[in-house]
Amino acid sequence: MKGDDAVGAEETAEEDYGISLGWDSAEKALRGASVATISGRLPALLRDAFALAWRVDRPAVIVLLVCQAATGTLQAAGLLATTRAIGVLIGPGAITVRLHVALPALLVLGGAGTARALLGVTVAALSRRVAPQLSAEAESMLLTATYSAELVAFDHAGFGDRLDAAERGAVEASELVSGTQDLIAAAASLVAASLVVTVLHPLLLPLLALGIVPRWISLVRSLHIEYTSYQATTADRRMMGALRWYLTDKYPADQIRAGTMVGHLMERYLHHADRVRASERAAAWRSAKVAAVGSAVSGLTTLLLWAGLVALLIGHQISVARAGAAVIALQSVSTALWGMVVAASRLYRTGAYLADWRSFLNEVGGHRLARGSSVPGDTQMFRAEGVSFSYPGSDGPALSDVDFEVRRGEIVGLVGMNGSGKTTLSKLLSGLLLAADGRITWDGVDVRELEPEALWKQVSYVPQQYARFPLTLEANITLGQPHGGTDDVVEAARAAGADMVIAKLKHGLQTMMARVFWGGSDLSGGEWQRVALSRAFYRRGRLLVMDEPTSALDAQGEHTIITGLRRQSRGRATVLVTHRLSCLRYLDRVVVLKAGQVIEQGTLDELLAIPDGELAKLWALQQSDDRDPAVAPPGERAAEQADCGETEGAASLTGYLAAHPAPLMAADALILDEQGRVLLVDPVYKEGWDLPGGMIEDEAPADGVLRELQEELGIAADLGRLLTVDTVPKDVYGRTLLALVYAARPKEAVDPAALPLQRSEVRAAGFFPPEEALEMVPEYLARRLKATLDATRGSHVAVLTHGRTQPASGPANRGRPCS
Ligand SMILES: Nc1ncnc2c1ncn2[C@@H]1O[C@H](COP(=O)(O)OP(=O)(O)OP(=O)(O)O)[C@@H](O)[C@H]1O
Repeated sequence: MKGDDAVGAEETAEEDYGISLGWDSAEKALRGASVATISGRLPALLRDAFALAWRVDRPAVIVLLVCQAATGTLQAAGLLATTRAIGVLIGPGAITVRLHVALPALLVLGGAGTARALLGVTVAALSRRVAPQLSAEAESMLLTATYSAELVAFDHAGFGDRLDAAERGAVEASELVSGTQDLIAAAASLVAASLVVTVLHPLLLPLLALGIVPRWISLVRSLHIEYTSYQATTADRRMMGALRWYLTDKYPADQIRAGTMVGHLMERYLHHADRVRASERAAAWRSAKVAAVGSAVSGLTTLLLWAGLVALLIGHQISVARAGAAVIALQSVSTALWGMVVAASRLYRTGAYLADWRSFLNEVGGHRLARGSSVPGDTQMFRAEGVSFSYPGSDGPALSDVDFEVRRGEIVGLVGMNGSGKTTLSKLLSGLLLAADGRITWDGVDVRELEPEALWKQVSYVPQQYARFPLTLEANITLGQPHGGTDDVVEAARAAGADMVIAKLKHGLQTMMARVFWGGSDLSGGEWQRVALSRAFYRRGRLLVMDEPTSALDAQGEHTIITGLRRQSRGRATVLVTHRLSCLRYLDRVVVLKAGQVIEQGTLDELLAIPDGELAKLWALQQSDDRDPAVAPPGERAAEQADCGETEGAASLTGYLAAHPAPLMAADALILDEQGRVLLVDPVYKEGWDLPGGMIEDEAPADGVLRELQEELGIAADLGRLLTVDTVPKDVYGRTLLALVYAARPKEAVDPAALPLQRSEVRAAGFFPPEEALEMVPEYLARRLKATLDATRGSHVAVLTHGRTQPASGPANRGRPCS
């Protein structure tokens, strides 16, 4: 076939992209189709068809087989009766006598015909019953096999292509019934008619077969041409399918329009469509030529058959009556034989697609989850021990000899450049991937020995690409596994900042989350990310893995997540993969990956103190537009701290904040004493707020702060003069001023340089007389601040501006700014 238009198209399509777009094995099998291969494969195919049908509808299969056997027998009886009746009717004697003699045969003929018709109706009804069941069963076996496979199966090259081919095989499975029925029916007719013909004269059958063979060959050739053409344009059709998706799906629709890409994509689509059409036209022409040759040869061999029959008559080898009966029997044989050829070819084609289905099941079978059956307990420690992992077909390892651990109650950050292995390590730790070398253990037990469902029940996983299930919003959060009541769902959504999503949807939690369905809704990227986070918070797995969980969130959303992290992590081991290094302040430990290896780990301060350390470099890079002492590399930072004259008091505050970041995260205001010690942290978000020593149930945050200041820090200063600020509206986050109030002492007693400028968010700081400070802070804070200042009669107030906001009014840079 080389040199055909079709094959030419195939080569060009592959060349277009410089990659193999893949052929499925059905197409390969069809390409090699010949009379011999078709015949050779038939028994196995019939066996497959029978096994599948037996699985789905045993009674129907039994009745079908009985019907087929009865149909064949009736056909043989009918044919024998026909020859007998014809022999008698065209023989010598009076017509009444002949009719009388032929009557029994005629009655058998009529009875057999009627019974066959009735059986035909039964067979058709049963076939219609079994056929869809076959496809449904094949489809269900495919789904079961796919979700029972290890995750890594999806990373094998061409997995998607083979899945497509297998799905087509599953659809084609319904054809098995009609194909097999046709084949069995034709075979039964053939046997019956052949018996009759052989009885009439043994020479007639080989003569007839001679006439059929050329037609069979031409049919198989035509199929072969059709398949080859189909196969040759596989790459084109696959690319057309992909382009069709891009041109019609919602997700790329905006990019295609904004990028004015429609013209280019349509041009590509038409280019491939033209090639498919050209290939089909060429195949149709060649097929017609083959069919014409086949028919011509068959015509000649039919002539031969008639010549043979005449020769038998002339040679008195056969009587005229028998010759007449033979003509009818030969017609039956011919029809049956041709029916068999067509049915066998069709069945072969179906079988080829089905082979894709079977080979996919086998392939997935090779990756079937085959792990242990131990059920993990209340796991405390999740560990990677010398773990290496390579994705199938990739050139190098994604992880090499990695040691890592995270225990319950701990929040560990995973950082590193793109492709350094963070996601891979989180998937290994969650038991989604299995290590090639080394092992992942949960409380010392290798995850391979743990029962996968039980293991994943302990995992709350927020991947980078979160699924948008076409289910209700509630099911999208509960993942279809509700526990507790709706309040738990709402609580999880609130913790993830998704409560506003529920509120804005017309049907709230019951809203169908898919625009494609009538009445469904869709969300923005960030809103979907909030939903994905709600899932993890609702699930309350022992291991909480969040892979870039705030990448799509606004500042408010990110604040909610990060401030709520400690609370969400309570009782869990938490791994946070992030490129937002500012988040690392709120974690217990940081692990830095580079090219699949752990190169640094420790607390943030420890890692930032490593001269030329990877994290220090990333930190400096990320903060290069934010040159305050807090974000400068370690050396620079030290110099700036010295420049700012860090005092004992500030150092103690710095230490406190580093050790206990949670209160500060939730704070909009701090009150310090003259040594820079924390007197009050004002909580902003009560529900997402935590204390380093833990909150006591039902304890008001402000009370918790007072208790903790006394218990943890031993501060027993005049707590009665502390400033307290109620929960503020969440939207103030972006413009909030962080006020540090030196409320109790005159200005001379404190040094502005002692301010604890540990936070990158702090942009400017200074000491101001109370009246100026009051102008600078938001109104909600000013009221409280005034009351405190009145009570304390402090002479100056230290004000730090937060985030990207400079003080809106007032002498922002008076005093000694440290940024
Ligand atoms: N499905 C895959 N098949 C082949 N290689 C992969 C696959 N997924 C990841 N890799 C490779 O494995 C390495 C680690 O990838 P991984 O996704 O773990 O990195 P990452 O640190 O999470 O990156 P990012 O910051 O971009 O999310 C990379 O070299 C990547 O190209």
